[in-house]
Amino acid sequence: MRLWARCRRVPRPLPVERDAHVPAFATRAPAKINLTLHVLGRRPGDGYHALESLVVFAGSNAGDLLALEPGPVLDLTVTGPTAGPAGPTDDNLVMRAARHLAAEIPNLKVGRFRLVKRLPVAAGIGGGSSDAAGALRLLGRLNGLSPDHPALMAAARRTGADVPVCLDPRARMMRGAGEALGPALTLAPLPAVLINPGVPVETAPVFRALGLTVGEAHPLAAQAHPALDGVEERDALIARILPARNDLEAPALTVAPVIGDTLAALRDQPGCRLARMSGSGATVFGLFGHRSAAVAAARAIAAAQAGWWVRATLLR
Ligand SMILES: C[C@@](CO)(OP(=O)(O)O)[C@H](O)COP(=O)(O)OP(=O)(O)OC[C@H]1O[C@@H](n2ccc(N)nc2=O)[C@H](O)[C@@H]1O
Ligand SMILES: Nc1ncnc2c1ncn2[C@@H]1O[C@H](COP(=O)(O)OP(=O)(O)O)[C@@H](O)[C@H]1O
Repeated sequence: MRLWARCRRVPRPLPVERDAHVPAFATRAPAKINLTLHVLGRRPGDGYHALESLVVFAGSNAGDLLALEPGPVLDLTVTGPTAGPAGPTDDNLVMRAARHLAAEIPNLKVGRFRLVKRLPVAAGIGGGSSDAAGALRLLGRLNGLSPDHPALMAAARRTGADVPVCLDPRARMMRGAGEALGPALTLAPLPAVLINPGVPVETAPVFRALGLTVGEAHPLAAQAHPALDGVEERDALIARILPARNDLEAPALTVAPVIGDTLAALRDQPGCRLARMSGSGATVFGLFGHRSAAVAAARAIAAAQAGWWVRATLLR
């Protein structure tokens, strides 16, 4: 008994990366992290903002899980620690993506989705977008569509700006309003700590807080994004993205000042090389030179801030 009691006192190690077995019609929906996010301006037409962003994805301990049971009816059940109160799921991005694909593919085979929400919602890490992209991958597999079938990308674009980049969740440059994707990049995996302070931040108000009129360029648009071709070594990659920015950080801070506390908590940690917000927030990421430093930092921050969502993971 004593041995078991002693074991229970040992804090469970924070998983940096755990490749849980994922069955056939199931997929992980990893968190999407913008290591950089330059706003070039607000484009005419739809009024969306033109971006230039290096997008990477988190490891298996920082993502939602989605499974599809083939059947006659399109349905969705949502469980998990960040699922929120039970309610109708018709507006869920998983269902919206499925309906957009059904409009592209006659007699689309469907079924019941089971979504396990583990990512914070409205968090700047594309949780809903990644779920929607996962739904398109599973429906594509069920209907024998190749992963690069144009109907999948068409449905992704109609579902949301961040869904296309999540369809094939690998590191790449994202431009336009998310519809212009560069080739997958082979980057060194980056040990990181993700923090969300538990304050949902909707995307639209943050873009609005930039205060750009339609057709207006962002004041920093002339500062080119660092080139990333062939940067595969960890320290060189961090050095390359250090001078880049997230132009949504300042406006997001006006919407959720607590983001400043999460950035400070990361910068106080030994070995933190860079701390920056992802997307439109409130989630922030810290980059570390070694996994052990990231795990130690995540453990220290989680112990000090019980209400924060904290994960040590690998970004790639
Ligand atoms: C900011 C980014 C960066 O990757 O990520 P998140 O913070 O959402 O994770 C994305 O561009 C967000 O994509 P997503 O969250 O799908 O945006 P949507 O739902 O399509 O758009 C929500 C609202 O944000 C504004 N919006 C979004 C994208 C963009 N490039 N310009 C915009 O102005 C528009 O007002 C739009 O109506
Ligand atoms: N499967 C989903 N997961 C999370 N949010 C969802 C989902 N479906 C719809 N939403 C809605 O989308 C918005 C947040 O999407 P999400 O991708 O989590 O934000 P972000 O891109 O900022 O991380 C919220 O308004 C939320 O209610």
